[in-house]
Amino acid sequence: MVIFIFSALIGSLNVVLFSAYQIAAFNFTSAAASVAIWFYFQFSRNLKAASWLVVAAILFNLGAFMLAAKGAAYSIIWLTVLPPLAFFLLGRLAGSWVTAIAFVVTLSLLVFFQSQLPTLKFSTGAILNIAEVFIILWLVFRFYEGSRQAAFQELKRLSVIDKLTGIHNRSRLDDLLESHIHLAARTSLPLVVILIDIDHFKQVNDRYGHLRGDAVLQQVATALKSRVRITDELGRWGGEEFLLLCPDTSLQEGTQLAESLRQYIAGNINIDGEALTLSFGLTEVRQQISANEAIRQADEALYAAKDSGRNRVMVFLQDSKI
Ligand SMILES: Nc1nc2c(ncn2[C@@H]2O[C@H](COP(=O)(O)OP(=O)(O)OP(=O)(O)O)[C@@H](O)[C@H]2O)c(=O)[nH]1
Repeated sequence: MVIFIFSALIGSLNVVLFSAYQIAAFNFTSAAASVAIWFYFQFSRNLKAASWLVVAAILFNLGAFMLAAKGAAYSIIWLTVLPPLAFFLLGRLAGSWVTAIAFVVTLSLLVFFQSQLPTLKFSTGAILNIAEVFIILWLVFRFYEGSRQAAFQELKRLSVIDKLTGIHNRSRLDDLLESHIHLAARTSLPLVVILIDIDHFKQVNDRYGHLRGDAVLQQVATALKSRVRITDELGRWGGEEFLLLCPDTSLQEGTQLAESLRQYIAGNINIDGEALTLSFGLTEVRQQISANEAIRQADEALYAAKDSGRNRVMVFLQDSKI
């Protein structure tokens, strides 16, 4: 849409101010093409193809303009709009190639027409300067697009990861829980949802300080993560609570896993000789229920585990109370 408005405006200016009908025709063609590409994108949602079409339309417009301007010195300046657009729309690799090819073709034409067109104002020195500017533009935008993409990837990673422990964060767990419940209901493969809570964690913080508490959280997350399947999803649900999703797992298998995790932590992590223990609340999902309901069930089981002395695994039973 921006290209449509811009091209239509430039076309109108070319008609009104300069009576440059040929150049205006290229501008209006470009405006029409950008509307067609916009409709194509709305219909197909194919961003990659639409991006290539936009770059092709820009290249056509630039090429046509430079030819129509018959070698006027100012026309070459328009080529400098290409690198930011090509890198932004096509990414670092394809943007690099398109920019490099467009510059090489333009420079070759300039050298070729130098002797052919009497109106051409470029000397060999001017062409060399233009080549240098092109190379700098190419390098700068390549670097800029690289760092922009790296920063975007890092932001994307941070938006789904718990910064302290490096496992999934709450927001990612919300999405995973929804999709795994849906999958379990659709495939009839049971999903086991496990809430895990560190026992008496407040005492760790109170006795040894928050930094030590943080280190314990990291230790527990690493230990749990290393002992579950790659297809299981572990995340920090909040504070000292973790959520473990085990797809394609029966209640019996889930209970065995939770029991082995409980024993491992109690036997391997201690704070100044005192064993750290965890409480587990499990529920099995076999049909479509809400994520809130799955958590409510696991939480009820966890509460029962805490209530009956901690350091144990409790299961939510659908029909009878635990
Ligand atoms: N160090 C640290 N502590 C946290 C973090 N998040 C929550 N906590 C602490 O976790 C503790 C949770 O305390 P409680 O909810 O009373 O639970 P608890 O002491 O483990 O008791 P039970 O769960 O009943 O066994 C609080 O002291 C919080 O400050 C964190 O990111 N880092």
